[in-house]
Amino acid sequence: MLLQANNLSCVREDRTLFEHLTFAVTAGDLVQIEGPNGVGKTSLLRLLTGLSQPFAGEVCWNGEEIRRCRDEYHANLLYLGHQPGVKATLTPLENLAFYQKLHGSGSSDVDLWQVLAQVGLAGFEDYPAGQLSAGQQRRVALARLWLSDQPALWILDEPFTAIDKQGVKVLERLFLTHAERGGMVVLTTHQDLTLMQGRLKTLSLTPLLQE
Ligand SMILES: Nc1ncnc2c1ncn2[C@@H]1O[C@H](COP(=O)(O)OP(=O)(O)OP(=O)(O)O)[C@@H](O)[C@H]1O
Repeated sequence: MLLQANNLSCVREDRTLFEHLTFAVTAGDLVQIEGPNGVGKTSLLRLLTGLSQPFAGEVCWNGEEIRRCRDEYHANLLYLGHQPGVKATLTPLENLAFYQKLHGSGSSDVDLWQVLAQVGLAGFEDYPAGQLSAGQQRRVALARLWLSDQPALWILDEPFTAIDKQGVKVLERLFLTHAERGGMVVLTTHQDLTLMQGRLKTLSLTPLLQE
């Protein structure tokens, strides 16, 4: 598995956020995109997922531009955006069952109660998700990562937002295990990560001086 950003440039509202950005992410890599607020981290993740198009350059999956291998790329990609993306009227269990169906057969024998216990939601399985705290809602979204049964690319925008210290450690351990199994994680965070520290590659975005 190989994700490549080749000579990427991103322009928003006539402002160049970054240009000539080239890097590769391969099996076992844990990559943190870092930089100050507004520098373009989310914009970069959206380019990597194919949700938006670069001003110049290309994103390739296993050597092929992602537009040309869209289905195969998306089958290998799990993207969690800024918002938790949890249905407020459904319970955590129902949300997770929905994701499971969406994923297809691969994760159908995963015990959803066990997954919810792993993300610290034991006892909250049957509450409407909209009545849970911000951190608990984020945990419902993150529970999807436990459904991913194959090495895959996880692109995660601020996954630790509203998550307590213990929860961050649980996630760090999950990311390390995922990488050991040959998976790849590209994430943004403003948090200092402890468990992943020695394993983490960082890509720093710096504000460009505008003409
Ligand atoms: N929907 C949008 N339409 C137009 N411009 C946008 C939009 N979203 C973001 N931008 C511009 O792109 C810039 C980069 O935004 P982005 O969300 O990628 O930054 P970020 O590095 O992820 O920031 P943060 O650390 O605050 O999450 C912003 O400063 C803003 O000027």
